[in-house]
Amino acid sequence: MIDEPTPILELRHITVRYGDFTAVDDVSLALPKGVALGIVGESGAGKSTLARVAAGLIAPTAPGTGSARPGTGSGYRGMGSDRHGVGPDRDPAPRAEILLDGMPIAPIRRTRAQRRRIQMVFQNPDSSLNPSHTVRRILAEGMLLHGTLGPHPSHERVDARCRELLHMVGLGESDGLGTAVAAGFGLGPADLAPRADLDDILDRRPHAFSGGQRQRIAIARALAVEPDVLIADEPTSALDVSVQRDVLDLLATLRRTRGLTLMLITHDLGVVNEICDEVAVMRGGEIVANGPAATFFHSPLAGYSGELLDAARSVALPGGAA
Ligand SMILES: Nc1ncnc2c1ncn2[C@@H]1O[C@H](COP(=O)(O)OP(=O)(O)OP(=O)(O)O)[C@@H](O)[C@H]1O
Repeated sequence: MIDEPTPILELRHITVRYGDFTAVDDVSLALPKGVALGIVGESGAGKSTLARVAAGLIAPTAPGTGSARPGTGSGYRGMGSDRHGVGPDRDPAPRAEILLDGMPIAPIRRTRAQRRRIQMVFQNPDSSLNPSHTVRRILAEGMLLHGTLGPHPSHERVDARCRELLHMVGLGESDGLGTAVAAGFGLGPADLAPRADLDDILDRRPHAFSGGQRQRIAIARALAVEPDVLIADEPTSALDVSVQRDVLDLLATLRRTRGLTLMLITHDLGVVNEICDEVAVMRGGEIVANGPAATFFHSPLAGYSGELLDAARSVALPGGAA
């Protein structure tokens, strides 16, 4: 038997309650290294809550003993929520666990090294960008805190890394993000934007940028600490349609070129079809199906996953999965 590699991030028996309301209900999920996992589902399904637990922003609640909701099984694997199939020998209150490289980590009081490895990009970039800080400070803060440039790096070294990050997210390119993404970051010195332009960007504050540019800065901020896992929660839904594609291409490129493991929360099945290898479908706080994207998009699906896919097809999947 071939051993499965240890997932880089694993959530076990995660339940989150807000008062009496259960937003996430005993969810287990494994994220293999280098994989892009799309988490889809209707509004209020618990996607963001689960993402925040994974990112260490909120703690899971100890699982309760509430009755299981009816499952919505399909031919697709439906193993995400462990309330399905409760048996007589099953522990009635399994302990919530979060594992990084197979090692349990504290839900929110993580070590600095653990925090560095899992970064999150939010729907609204403004939530992660301090409006009174320059882009230079926004990018430098994490790398100095986490020592990614070694102890006491010079200003020149920090600035050079900040400029590199701007390139990485396509800021400073004369013709915008598309060039950098298309080139897969194989930019030679001749392709680099003039240093003065980049320094000008670094000196500015977030309000001086468009929504799409701010989201690129937020992605650069996350990358500044060289994470292994990037959790992106609806990273394009607050952006103009015209720049959504650029930001998604950027995420896909980053994943490919930097070996990032990606957890992408989205309503958009077309995006999942294009970017993700794995899909988890959430409904009512549970994962009702999960498995390879190819199966999800190309096999007949029963139950909720099928309904979701049909609904997406009816509004035309941009990724052409129909
Ligand atoms: N801080 C909170 N206090 C109380 N209820 C909350 C809180 N955060 C989320 N909820 C509720 O938990 C449920 C799940 O919310 P969550 O944001 O995780 O869903 P979602 O699938 O990400 O939805 P959307 O796609 O609309 O963002 C919703 O009913 C929401 O109203």
